[in-house]
Amino acid sequence: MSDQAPEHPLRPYEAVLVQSFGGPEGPDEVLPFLRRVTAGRGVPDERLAEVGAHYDHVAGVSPLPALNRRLVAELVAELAARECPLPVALGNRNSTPFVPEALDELTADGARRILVVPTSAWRSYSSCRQYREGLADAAEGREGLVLDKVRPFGEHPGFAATLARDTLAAARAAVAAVGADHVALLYVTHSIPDAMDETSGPGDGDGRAYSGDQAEVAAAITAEVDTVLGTDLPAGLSFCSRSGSPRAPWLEPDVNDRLRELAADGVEHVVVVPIGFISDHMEVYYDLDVEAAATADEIGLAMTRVPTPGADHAFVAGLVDVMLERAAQARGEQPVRATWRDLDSHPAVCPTGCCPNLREARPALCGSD
Ligand SMILES: CC1=C(CCC(=O)O)c2cc3nc(cc4[nH]c(cc5[nH]c(cc1n2)c(C)c5CCC(=O)O)c(CCC(=O)O)c4C)C(CCC(=O)O)=C3C
Ligand SMILES: [Fe+2]
Repeated sequence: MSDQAPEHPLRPYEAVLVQSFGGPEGPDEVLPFLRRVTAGRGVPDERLAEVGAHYDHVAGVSPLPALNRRLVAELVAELAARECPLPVALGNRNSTPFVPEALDELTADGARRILVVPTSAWRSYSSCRQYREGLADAAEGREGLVLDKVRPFGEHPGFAATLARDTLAAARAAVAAVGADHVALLYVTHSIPDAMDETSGPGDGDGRAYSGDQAEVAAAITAEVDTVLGTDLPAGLSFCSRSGSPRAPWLEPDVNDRLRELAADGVEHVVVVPIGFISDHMEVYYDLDVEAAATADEIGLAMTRVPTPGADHAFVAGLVDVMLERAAQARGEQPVRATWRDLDSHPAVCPTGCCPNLREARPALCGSD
């Protein structure tokens, strides 16, 4: 058992695992990383070469691992400030430290009940269940270990209000520069296969939880911006980082195509809001700051890219709030599930069969199945 004060507000948890995607930290790690990410997923070789070249722009060093270390440091500080000084470790899906390494570290210190915080806010196989499968793999053979995760947190004020605040600031500046008639908001998230979006969310729902949740939060942010600025800005969701076989349908429109259409419609300044991501990792840096920015430049469109929540204090404090909510649930209490602007919230324990793995059924933790 840990020697933490037993009454700390995150009890019964004894440690925290931040679970992320991972990224290469040097040129030699790029190919092994890409092979791990795409193992058995039918991503064509040309796409791998193309994505490998993106990492050349950053000398083979993804920004993500450093951003995650920063997030962990800020979480540790915020937990200390809330009088729950638990150990926090980072465990990745595709690069070291892998999830089993993180669990080794936390359990060596005596932790048995560990709260997992994924670095993804949304519901889908890629952004939720695949992480839960990673937990099942890593927990195998570890007697007495309990892993619970926080709920999807895209609707929580820590994420949504932080993004709304920064979107409002960018929109205000754009409207001041070119006038409200020439500004648009363009939300961007990671494209996923259409079939993965259709099956995201609880099996008994309508699916499309991935694109649907993000479209709802985007609409709430747009409503906030319009109310505060007295505008009626055109706004919509677009997608980046399409991968997979060119024959399989993925979510559209592509962000670059939307930029072209908006320019043709007379828009002069686009505020690009990376709603799909919590930090400025490669998909944000390359697909938006390099590629989309080049498209905007080419067609004479001004573009502001809103920051991701990253390690912003409001976001980190919000994460701690969802962790405290999960701990209260684990103690059998019924805490309020705070959301921004009365958006829906989604359960921390995933419903049976939600966001299925469409290739093979595999065990996953943190669900009722
Ligand atoms: C929904 C989603 C998120 C957001 C949720 C989350 O954060 O988890 C996300 C995040 C990320 N995706 C990342 C990188 C990559 N994703 C790939 C491929 C794929 N992503 C997919 C989906 C997602 N991906 C899918 C359906 C594929 C097809 C293959 C498969 O079904 O798995 C590939 C392979 C090459 C390519 O085809 O692009 C790479 C290199 C990085 C690291 C960036 C860095 O280094 O900073 C991050 C944070
Ligand atoms: Fe990805």
